[in-house]
Amino acid sequence: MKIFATRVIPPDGLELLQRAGLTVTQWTEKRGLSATELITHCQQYDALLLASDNHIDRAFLEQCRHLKIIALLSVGYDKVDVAAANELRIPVTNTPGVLSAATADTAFLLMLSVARKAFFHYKRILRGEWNFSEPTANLGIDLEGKTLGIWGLGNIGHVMAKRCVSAFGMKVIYHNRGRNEAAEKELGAVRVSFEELLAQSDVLSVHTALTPETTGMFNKDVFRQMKPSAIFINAARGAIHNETDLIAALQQGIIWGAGLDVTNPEPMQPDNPLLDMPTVAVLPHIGSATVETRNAMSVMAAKNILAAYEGTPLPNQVTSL
Ligand SMILES: NC(=O)C1=CN([C@@H]2O[C@H](COP(=O)(O)OP(=O)(O)OC[C@H]3O[C@@H](n4cnc5c(N)ncnc54)[C@H](O)[C@@H]3O)[C@@H](O)[C@H]2O)C=CC1
Ligand SMILES: O=C(O)C(=O)CO
Repeated sequence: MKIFATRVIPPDGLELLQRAGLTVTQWTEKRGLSATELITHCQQYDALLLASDNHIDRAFLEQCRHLKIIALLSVGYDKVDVAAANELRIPVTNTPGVLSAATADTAFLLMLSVARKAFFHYKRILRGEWNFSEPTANLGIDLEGKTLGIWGLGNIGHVMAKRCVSAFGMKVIYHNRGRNEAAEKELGAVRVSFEELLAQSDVLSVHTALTPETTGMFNKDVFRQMKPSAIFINAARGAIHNETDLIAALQQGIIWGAGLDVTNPEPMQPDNPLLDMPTVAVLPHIGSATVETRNAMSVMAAKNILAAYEGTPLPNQVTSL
């Protein structure tokens, strides 16, 4: 089996594939592949290991219907037309669970950075402005005992809630498609309506998948239902928030702060007004970017490819949104 990887793959997963005698060709150029280039490459391979943000749409799938597997190096699979892949019988797999802690840590990092205006203060040092301090200037806010609202209490949301309870004794409320009884029992999390989540959260952290239902959900009408003191965190997908509305909500004091690991669009341009706001922290989609986690993700993707090679059931096949 010949595998094409759209990026350089973390060593653990790569070794697993190579030890099994499979050939892996990695795209090593410091630029992404265009849609046409991806099709041209995939036509020469049996399996695709997708570690880039290329869209796997119907046009791609129809021209690459020979693929034995499309193994994603991500848990999110919003960039794949899963219905078309099912129809064309091309299996798609993802990497759930192994990246939950690292991604929740990123959301936690953003929350604390916004609360203490950390990115803003760092930029003050860079600008040579660390010369005079006032007891009332540029203050942050405490998180101790505040209410954390989680929208999408699945794997990552659960770890984020756990971190916030143990670090700050935060009260957890959540809105999810179904109940999360484990989190209710372990953390005293309380399931509320979406409207209650907006009205009661001091920090509102988004952890749903990007679906037609969640796309653009955080818009001006929704921000208006949040507390003026609230912090909005998005470490899920940028398209879940409307960035123009978010900028306006922050400029007008409708909400207090925002922490983003994902932006809309990506990459964020350096002149984006969010980057100059004291109560905003932005990271370039590094949720799962630790050595350990990326290796674990690569092993999971490799095991899915090996299963496709051996004709055994795929451990992490996705079939619907
Ligand atoms: N920033 C980053 O680098 C990363 C971002 N992600 C994003 O985080 C997302 C979540 O990942 P996991 O926690 O592993 O997934 P998960 O499937 O365990 O959790 C998602 C939760 O959202 C809920 N949900 C979905 N649609 C909903 C809706 N309309 N209303 C309320 N609840 C809804 C689901 O019921 C589920 O409990 C991924 O889909 C991905 O897009 C994941 C990893 C890294
Ligand atoms: O896994 C995902 O969905 C990511 O966004 C990157 O790890």
